[in-house]
Amino acid sequence: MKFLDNYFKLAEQKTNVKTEVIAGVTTFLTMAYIIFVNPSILSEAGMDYGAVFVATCLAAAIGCFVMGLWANYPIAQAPGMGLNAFFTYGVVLGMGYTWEAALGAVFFSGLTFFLLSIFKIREWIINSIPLSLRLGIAAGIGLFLAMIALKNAGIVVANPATFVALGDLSEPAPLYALLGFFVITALAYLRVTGAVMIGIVGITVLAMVLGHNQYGGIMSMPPSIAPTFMAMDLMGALDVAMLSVIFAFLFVDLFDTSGTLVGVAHRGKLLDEDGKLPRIGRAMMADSTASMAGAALGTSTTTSYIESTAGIASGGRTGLTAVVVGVLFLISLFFAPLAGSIPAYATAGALLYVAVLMAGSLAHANWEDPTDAAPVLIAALAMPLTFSIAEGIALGFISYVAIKTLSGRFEDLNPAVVVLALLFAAKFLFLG
Ligand SMILES: Nc1ncnc2[nH]cnc12
Repeated sequence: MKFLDNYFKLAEQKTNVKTEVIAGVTTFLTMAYIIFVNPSILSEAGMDYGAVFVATCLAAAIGCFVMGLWANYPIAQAPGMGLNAFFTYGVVLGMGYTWEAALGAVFFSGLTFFLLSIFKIREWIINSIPLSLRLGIAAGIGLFLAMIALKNAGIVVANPATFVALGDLSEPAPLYALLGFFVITALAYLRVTGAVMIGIVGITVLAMVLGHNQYGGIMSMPPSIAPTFMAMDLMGALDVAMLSVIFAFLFVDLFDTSGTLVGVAHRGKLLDEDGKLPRIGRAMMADSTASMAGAALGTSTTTSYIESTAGIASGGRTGLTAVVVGVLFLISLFFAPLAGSIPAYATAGALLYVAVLMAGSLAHANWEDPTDAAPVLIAALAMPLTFSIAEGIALGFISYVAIKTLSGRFEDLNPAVVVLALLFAAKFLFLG
């Protein structure tokens, strides 16, 4: 105990081992859905479900350990929602790359992120991106997740006349998804720990009882990771056409991580007198190390989780909280049959709820000033409608620079944002 106290500086942070362990369990329960959701999304790209399950648990554990032991923050990590959807629907199913090449791109984007963190270029990039774009992008990722959830559950379906339409709500799948979403939201409001987990498992069990889903067991030895372990295609990812994919992964991760770290740190009062996160470089290195390791194991980009605020709210202040989450992810390796029995409509409610959390950033946009509000709307709306986070980011940058320029608001522009907007515009005009 004395060792833990010294290593994590528990007394200095006015916390103790018991509080940190409770915080770790709380955070884990709010984010454990990723153990089921990540394999279900990545297996649509052709990856082996069991191997991705193992890779997800291991990548999350590595990220949590590095964050806890090296950066000493109570911030947990796991393969990020949004990033996994971009991997499957954007890069593999949309652009037609193999999942092995996509893993290679995840590895290189992690490596670039790591280098940017060492050389402090990261701060420059983050500070150059206008707040309205950051808000629009965060909200758009949420809307993109919502669109995936609605489509997977059959609540929204394709329609040749109107593009989209309401699905058949007398079918079991949309009904289960909606019920799960209502229950999760109500439990979250009532501050029940593990609301998302309870919703997913509750719907799964209900569907089994009503004969719509089969019981596949709860515990077993971990499945084999062989189908995805070191399967990443690094040479394939070095293809010139793949550069934009690496760049897109890097960009999405950079926005996601910086937004999450600032949000979590703000709520956890981890910021110093200047409003800065003192060890942000180390926190970002935890993200990027785990992303590289995750790519080698077989999962899309690992990132800091916004759900860490749940553990922080229950008193977690140090890296010990993150280490506890990491240990719980390792224990989860033995729960593969439970994960495999969870149907897509049971996770759809959870996705919709994460979308609600992420769309919350819209509230902070400056809606009085149309030159700020319009790019927020374009970035956010383009993600679900083009089914791509990367296109949403690009359209957000282009509209921001075009609108500010035409309005004569040159003081809101900076070289980084203008160069990026021009690059995105050139890509659309010349490469389609
Ligand atoms: N991409 C992401 N960023 C932050 N928190 C998350 N929780 C789930 N996915 C996340």
